[in-house]
Amino acid sequence: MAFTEQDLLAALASVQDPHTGKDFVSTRAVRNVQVEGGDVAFDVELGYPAKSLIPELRSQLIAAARTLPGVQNVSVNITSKIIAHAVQRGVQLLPGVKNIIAVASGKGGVGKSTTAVNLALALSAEGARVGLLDADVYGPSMPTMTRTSGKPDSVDGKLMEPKVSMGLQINSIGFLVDEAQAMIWRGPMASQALEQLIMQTRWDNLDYLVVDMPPGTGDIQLTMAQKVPLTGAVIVTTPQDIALIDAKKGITMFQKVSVPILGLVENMAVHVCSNCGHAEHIFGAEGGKRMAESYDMDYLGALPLKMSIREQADSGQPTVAAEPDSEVSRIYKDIARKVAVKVAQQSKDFSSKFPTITISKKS
Ligand SMILES: Nc1ncnc2c1ncn2[C@@H]1O[C@H](COP(=O)(O)OP(=O)(O)OP(=O)(O)O)[C@@H](O)[C@H]1O
Repeated sequence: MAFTEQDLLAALASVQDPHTGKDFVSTRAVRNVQVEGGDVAFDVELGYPAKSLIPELRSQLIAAARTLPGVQNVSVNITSKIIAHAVQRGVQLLPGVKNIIAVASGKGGVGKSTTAVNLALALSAEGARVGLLDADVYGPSMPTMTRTSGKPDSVDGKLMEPKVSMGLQINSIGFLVDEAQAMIWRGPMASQALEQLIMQTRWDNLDYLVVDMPPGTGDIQLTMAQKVPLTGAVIVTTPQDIALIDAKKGITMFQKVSVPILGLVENMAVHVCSNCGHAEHIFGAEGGKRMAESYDMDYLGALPLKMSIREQADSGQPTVAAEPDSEVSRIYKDIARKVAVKVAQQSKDFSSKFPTITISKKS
């Protein structure tokens, strides 16, 4: 044999993870290396879902292995393993859910729900098990955006079964009450209904639960940010100054309760005329990018103000499901991958590893 396992690892270390900028050897993603004569086999385990990335990654790793003289057959098995990450101190993880991602905005109407549903669909398209929780008491839009309706079923009379649409497990405050009723709820009632929605749904083995938060930074939002076990939050804003001011309040709220901000999405960043293709910054240019920089947070991407985004969401088939290979879907998928990578970089959840200590009185 002309090469050793060490030689192979050194060759593989030349391939970088495009999302983390690190190689797969130093991050211990390369495992189970087997060398037999000129044949090599190894596994690569990623911490985030990356179906669309696998073919390119595989060819890069094979090419890297083949730079070693004597290497003949190369077999690579690339998988993703998504683990649970830490949440706010003193808050328990939800059964059946590894990571909860809040999608929030400081102000209504900026496209938070549209972003949440497309983000969930994009994570699912990349191979993750994903749920979507519509906690927007003041305007639940997931029933429309996912074409779901009716009271949730319950098998045991206690927990609600999520509805399944486009591969997502979904529960919405809109399934439980009609919109007009929810609108007039006072804070404690809304908080109680939301708690029920969050705690009493039987999520089935989810890697990510995307939560469409109520817009704003009032008591209901603060209670949720404190009580729901959140791995992190994604802030959606438009580039208008007024939306940016509100987005800052949202960031401060999550920081106050020690929920990491995974990044900022700028929605309706630029209007592209469907007739002539002319691009116009209706709400100002690069406001979101500048804000992300000044707050030292990741800028996840920008979505254009585009008729098809609204039409597809309103017709119950959001863009990532309706046109998975379009430019807009590519942006959503890119954002989703950045979010998943950012989640993977958070500290692990160790709460399940520690034994529960019970103190009993000896009689
Ligand atoms: N990038 C976009 N281009 C065009 N229309 C969009 C875009 N993003 C969202 N919309 C549309 O704007 C409207 C508001 O979006 P959405 O409901 O997602 O906002 P929201 O922030 O969740 O609002 P609310 O705070 O009321 O829940 C919807 O009709 C949606 O289809």
